Formats: sequence, C-alpha cells, structure tokens
Amino acid sequence: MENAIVVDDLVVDRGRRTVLHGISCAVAAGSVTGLLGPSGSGKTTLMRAMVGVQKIRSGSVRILGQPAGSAPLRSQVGYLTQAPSVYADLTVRENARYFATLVGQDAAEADRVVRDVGLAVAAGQLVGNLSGGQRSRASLACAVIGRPRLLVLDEPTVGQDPVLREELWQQFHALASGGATVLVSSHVMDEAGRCERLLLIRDGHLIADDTPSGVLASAGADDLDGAFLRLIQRAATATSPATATATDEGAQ
Ligand SMILES: Nc1ncnc2c1ncn2[C@@H]1O[C@H](COP(=O)(O)OP(=O)(O)OP(=O)(O)O)[C@@H](O)[C@H]1O
Repeated sequence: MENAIVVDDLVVDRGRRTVLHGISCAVAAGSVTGLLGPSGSGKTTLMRAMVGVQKIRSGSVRILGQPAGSAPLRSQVGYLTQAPSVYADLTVRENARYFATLVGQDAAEADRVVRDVGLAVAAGQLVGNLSGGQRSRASLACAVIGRPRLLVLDEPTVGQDPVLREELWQQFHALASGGATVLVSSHVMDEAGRCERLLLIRDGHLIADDTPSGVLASAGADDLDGAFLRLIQRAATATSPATATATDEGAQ
C-alpha cells in the first residue's frame, strides 16, 4: 500500500531541548493510525512537523509525496489542533462557512461537516457559548471541510462523552474507507484498539510501530494499556544505564 506519510530520521528541537530524536516511520494511505504516548512525549510536535508548521533540525517529512508544508498540500491536509481553533464570536455555521471559503468550498459543504460532527442542533449558536466538547467538534468540523486526503487530529476525542466518541471513531473509519488517511493522537489507550496501526512514542523516541495485535504480542500483554506500560518500562530500562551514569556524575 502507498504511504501517505513518510518520516525519515526526524530531529526536532523545541526551546533548548531536543524533543524528537531521529524518528522514522511511515503511515499507509487510507488507514486509521493512532499516535500514542505519555504526556510530553512529542506527539503534538511530530504532528506539527507533519503538517509543516514545526521547524525541524534534520531529517525529512514527506506528505502525499511532497515535502511537509509545501503549497500544494494546503487543501489536502486537515489539521485539528489540541486547542480549539474556531472563532468564539461566530456561530458554528459561520465558522464552518468561513473556513469553507478559505479552501474554495461552498456553504453546502460547510453544513455537511457541521451535521457530520453532530452539531446540527447547535449550528446557530455562538462558539463562545458551547461546551468544551462541542467546541472541539466545531474545530473538527472545520478540519474536515473539503474532504482532505490526510487528516491529522490531535486528541480529537478528549472531553467527549462515550456515545460521541463512538460516533467520532465511526467517522474516522468512514473517512478512511473513502480513501483518506487519518492520524489520531490520544492518551487513552482503549482508543488504540480502534486503530489499524499504532505508533507509540516515548521521550521523543518511537518505541513501537505495529498493529494492535502486534503490540500485544511483542509486549506479551493481554490488553493495550498493559502492553504500553510494558513497552514504556522496557524502553526506560534500555536507557537507564546512561541516566544512572549522568546522575552519579552529577552527584560528584
Ligand atoms: N513551545 C515550546 N517550547 C519549548 N518546549 C516545548 C514547546 N512545546 C512543547 N515543548 C516541549 O516539547 C516536548 C514535547 O511536547 P509535545 O507537546 O509534542 O508532547 P505531547 O506528547 O503532545 O504532550 P501532550 O500529550 O501533553 O499534549 C515536551 O517536553 C514539551 O515540554
């Protein structure tokens, strides 16, 4: 299968620290892939590099065959940031219609995405008056306008109730069945089982790139929660001698 995302030996510094240490991975076109890892492990930074808004130190990121961030990708990549990126003083419908015009889409397309994220009843409401979960869905609606070929979704299900989370996951799979590639970050390990492929990141290192069943098998665990804990502990053990040396030296 063709790859929608190819990351090769990516190194990213933020502030004075290196936060991605030579990440290499590929995401198959038309798949739903989960990007998982503890808080601060580098998920958002990796997603930012994929959509071309993150300065990188070295390595490369290619999206749909082009360098990340290149002009032809603008209408082909939808990005949902963690913080809602819609205007609080516009209604849901006005936001969607505004973002639709930016990518050359019409009002009907704006109304479709509002319906698809379950916000038809709140379409006329100001975004500033919505609940947190509704506001995230308003942002999601704007990210999927025009049916982008790649969707990069940073924690799209945070703050959503179980029913809505279920619906959102069904939508992600429907988008992938329609040919889109969907990359979803999450802290919630029970969501990992809904993905065809998983990328697990810890401290800026990729520690697993496998199917959910492959992750279970390599960790020797019964559930994904347990598997991730084991893989994270294994990775920590593998790096601990260096940590111990640094601590010892620091103490002297
Ligand atoms: N603007 C910034 N300046 C300096 N360091 C940053 C900046 N943004 C993030 N970092 C650091 O980069 C590292 C990776 O952060 P990132 O936001 O990519 O992690 P994450 O896995 O997405 O975390 P979370 O799940 O909590 O959102 C963290 O150590 C974080 O403190």
